[in-house]
Amino acid sequence: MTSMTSMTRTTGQPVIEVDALRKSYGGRAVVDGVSFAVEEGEIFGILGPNGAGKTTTVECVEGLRVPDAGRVRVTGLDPVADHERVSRVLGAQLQQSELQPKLTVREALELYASFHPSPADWRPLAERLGLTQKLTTRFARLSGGQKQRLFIALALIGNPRVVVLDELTTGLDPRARRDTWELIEDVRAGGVTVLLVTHFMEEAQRLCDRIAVIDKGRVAALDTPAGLIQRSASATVISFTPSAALDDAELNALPALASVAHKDGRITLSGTDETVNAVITLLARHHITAHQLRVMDATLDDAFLDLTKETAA
Ligand SMILES: Nc1ncnc2c1ncn2[C@@H]1O[C@H](COP(=O)(O)OP(=O)(O)OP(=O)(O)O)[C@@H](O)[C@H]1O
Repeated sequence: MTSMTSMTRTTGQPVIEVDALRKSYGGRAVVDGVSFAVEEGEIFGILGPNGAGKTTTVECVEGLRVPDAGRVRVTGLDPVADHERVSRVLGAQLQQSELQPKLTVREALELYASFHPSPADWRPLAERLGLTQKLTTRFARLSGGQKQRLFIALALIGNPRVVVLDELTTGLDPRARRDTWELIEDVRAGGVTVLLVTHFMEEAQRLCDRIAVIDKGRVAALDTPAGLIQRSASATVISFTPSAALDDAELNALPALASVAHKDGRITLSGTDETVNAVITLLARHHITAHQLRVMDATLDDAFLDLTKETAA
């Protein structure tokens, strides 16, 4: 088995392959032809609205659900047929309810280490995750951030090549969330591939090398965070308060314009760099000054809303 420290970074070799995956509940397809591949050493994000099929997809990767159709492979193994071998290379994050509230941190680490044929030494793992001072604390008495750190430790205890983290930072305060992000980056720096399900755009943008946006059981887009933002119809936003009124018809005729909004005398336009250049030319032509001019890149939030627009409608 490969240890966390001896792994290499991205090799281009898929660690997880999901091909045309389908899963229905009661005749309703909740995963409807999902395909993606996660390369070794990546932090790969799965992002999508509530009920999009994210958890069902990762549960098929973990071998916890049997696909109706399609192919899933983890390091070339079938997570259902080869469940035992897959559980040696894949570390899954536990759900809160799966851990006895009275177990101490140390007991939990020892217990979960005993489930694996060649576990990591839990002491340095606990040290790395800042749990050394909490070894005798019962699970129920840990803070949200400490519980999440313990879940990461338990997911790593079998020396996995890949970890699946589902909504890891939900319910954490901003400080604990940022600490958890650093830990996830550390885990990847140790050579472990990370499959991350998240609701948080900032988290996906900051951590993920690539993101599959899943919407209504399908992959709506798969790209780097920057690539997803670029695809968005409104990659750039410009806002200003004009010194004199501007003609709506002229604004609406701007090239590559995605939207125009007026509020309290302020105009906000979204579009591309071409839109920004054209509006500046327009203002100059009319000798209008743009007060408090701001030009901003769209965020992953904007791209996500664009990509999943139909669902919200
Ligand atoms: N065991 C089940 N039986 C019936 N329906 C289910 C089952 N598990 C999930 N579903 C339904 O399947 C759909 C997809 O659920 P899933 O948990 O995969 O979505 P998700 O994208 O992870 O959502 P969320 O972000 O809300 O956790 C939802 O409508 C959910 O209610």
